[in-house]
Amino acid sequence: MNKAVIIVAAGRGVRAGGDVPKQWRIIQDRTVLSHTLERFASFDRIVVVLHPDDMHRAAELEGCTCVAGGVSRDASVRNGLEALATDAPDVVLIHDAARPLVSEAVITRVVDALSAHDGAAPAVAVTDALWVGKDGNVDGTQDRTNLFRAQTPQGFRFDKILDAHRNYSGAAADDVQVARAAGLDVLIVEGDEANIKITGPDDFARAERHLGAGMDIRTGNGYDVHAFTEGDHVWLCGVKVPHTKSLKGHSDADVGMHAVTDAIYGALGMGDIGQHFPPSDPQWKGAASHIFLEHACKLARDNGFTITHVDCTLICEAPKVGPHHAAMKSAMATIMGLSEDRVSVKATTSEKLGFTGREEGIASIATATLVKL
Ligand SMILES: Nc1ccn([C@@H]2O[C@H](COP(=O)(O)OP(=O)(O)OP(=O)(O)O)[C@@H](O)[C@H]2O)c(=O)n1
Ligand SMILES: C[C@](O)(CO)[C@H](O)COP(=O)(O)O
Repeated sequence: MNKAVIIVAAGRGVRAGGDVPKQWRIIQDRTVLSHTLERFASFDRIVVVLHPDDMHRAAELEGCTCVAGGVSRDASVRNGLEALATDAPDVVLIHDAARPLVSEAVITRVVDALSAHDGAAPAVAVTDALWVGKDGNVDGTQDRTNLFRAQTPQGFRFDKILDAHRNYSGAAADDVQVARAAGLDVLIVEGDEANIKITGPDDFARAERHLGAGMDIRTGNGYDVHAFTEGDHVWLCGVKVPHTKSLKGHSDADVGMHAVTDAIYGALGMGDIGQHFPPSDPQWKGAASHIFLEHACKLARDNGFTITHVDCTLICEAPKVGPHHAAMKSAMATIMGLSEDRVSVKATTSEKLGFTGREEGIASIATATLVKL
């Protein structure tokens, strides 16, 4: 059986957002489209339908015939079919570029079914209850018997689907709708829950997980020192601790919070406090250190990481940290948006050795653990 595949990639991916349409976004070091094409590597003829603005990228798609798409998905499919018409294959599969996780098993089921049917398409049965909503409330329920969620690739005898598209007018959700309008029989074959269509922003992370990115677990460390100066208190891990001296620094000199902040930047591989908040910049003079820590936490979140744990050790002979330990844990947890059991603050002396032993300053080391699922 002579088979071809049409990959429709001419949409703009408005719902997915981002700087470039979703099929051009990079996941696992390659574009979504490249992952999708890889799934059809065994096909001799591959037509990729691109948006007219993207035709210059055709050179990236080695071995594919590229044609310009239309204003709707069905118009794009039609252009793809016409590109194959002069040397018609026996069957054609039509697949969304936005479904990079389609398995070989699903593709095979569709192809195999075409020896006995005009068309075949994968789907998964609806297993959740279905509601009818009105103004944000449940207004009714919908029987889910015989309801399926349609996927692609949708496969057809080529001459029949070409005719069907040529004679179809109006919008179509998919090619099965076009085929059925022409009276073709379409077999439902078993789909795959993993065969998601990247539609919204969260779908990229889902696709990456399926593509085997696995869990990204990072550990970062931070170290900081501040010298004592005259004063009557020190800031340690977000708590004002009365003392016979203060800590010298451009900001409030919260040495513990600085070490934790640097540990988070370290885990992200994104520099350190000095880089993000240069001491040469007067706006950070006397700044409360929670600004730095909040910035590091936001950077972690923006890059898809969850901070799962931080551990901070303060190294000093005095002041005594013990009485303030609970308040420090609580302050740090609040600033980072973590539960207290994910924050550790502890202290040690250096047995009167070195600069901390001579009470010339306070040192702090910290570790942060970040996870991206
Ligand atoms: N005029 C169009 C519209 C869509 N598609 C393709 O059809 C597939 C499924 O469509 P959808 O997920 O709706 O993609 P977009 O139209 O890009 O998304 P959005 O509606 O969010 O803009 C995608 O691979 C998309 O590139 C296409 O080739 N031509
Ligand atoms: C063709 C399709 O993928 C079947 O599920 C889907 O209908 C296309 O996506 P859209 O979001 O409806 O445009």
